[in-house]
Formats: sequence, structure tokens, C-alpha cells
Amino acid sequence: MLTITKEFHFSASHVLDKLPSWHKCARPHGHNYVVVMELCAAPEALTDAGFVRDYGDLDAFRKWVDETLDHRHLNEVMELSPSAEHLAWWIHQEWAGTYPELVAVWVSETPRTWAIYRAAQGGSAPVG
Ligand SMILES: Nc1nc2c(c(=O)[nH]1)N=C([C@H](O)[C@H](O)COP(=O)(O)OP(=O)(O)OP(=O)(O)O)CN2
Ligand SMILES: [Zn+2]
Repeated sequence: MLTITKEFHFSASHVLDKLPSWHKCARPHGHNYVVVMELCAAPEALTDAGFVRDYGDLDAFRKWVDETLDHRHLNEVMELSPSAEHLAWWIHQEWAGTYPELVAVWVSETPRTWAIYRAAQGGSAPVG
């Protein structure tokens, strides 16, 4: 299989209000988020140009990030508690229809942390 990735950036605030009140992340705060979109195809499924998908096709995702996530309060954008894990899962849910080759979404809140949703047969949706 061949894999391509493209990285996107946005800044947003959130509060993880399902954490205990003593937890620092139960207070409103912000992150400079990084999202990596990972797309995959078999060699025989590449385009004539040799692409999994043209990186430029991800411009629609960039526009959505700019309009939906950038400089927003994530608690007002998504129904689930806005953890990095939920963001990765939700972004995959929102975009797998547009990009069928999308196999994983990586989300980073800080330079040292990543949450990754990797599509799997039989996976289940988060509940809250
Ligand atoms: N599994 C998860 N744990 C945490 C998440 C998350 O989304 N998934 N989110 C947070 C906070 O929102 C924030 O990301 C803080 O992360 P943390 O690594 O604790 O922050 P620091 O950069 O301050 O880390 P230090 O190692 O203490 O410097 C918390 N946990
Ligand atoms: Zn946070």
C-alpha cells in the first residue's frame, strides 16, 4: 500500500468539562492544533499520474478547517467532549465520504502529544 499525508493547522479553545474540576484541562484554554490527514491506496489503484490522491484535492478540507475550527471554541463546534481523540474520530467521520482513501486522522494539541483515529472494520463510535 502507498500512504500520503498532509498537515493542517488551526488555533482554537476548549474546555474538557467532563474532567474533575481540579484538572488543569477542566479550565478554558487553547491550543495550536495540528491535524494530519493520512490517505492510502494500493499500487494498482494509483491515478495515472501515480497519486494516491492529488494533495491539492485536500484544499476543501483546509477550507473547512479554516471556517469551522480555526479561532473557534470547540465545545460550540462539536457535540462530543473536544478531546484530541474525539476530534480525530469526528474529522474522519466528516471527511471519509469525500476522501474514501482516508485511513487515519492524527490530531496534536501540543508538540509532545498525538491522538490518532485509524479506520478499522468493526470499530465503534464514541458515546460521549
Ligand atoms: N488522552 C488525552 N489526554 C489529554 C487530552 C486529550 O485530548 N486526550 N487533553 C488534555 C489537554 O487538553 C491538553 O492537551 C493538555 O495536555 P498535556 O500533555 O497534559 O499538557 P502539557 O503540554 O501542559 O503537558 P506537560 O507534560 O504537563 O507539560 C490533557 N490530557
Ligand atoms: Zn486542551
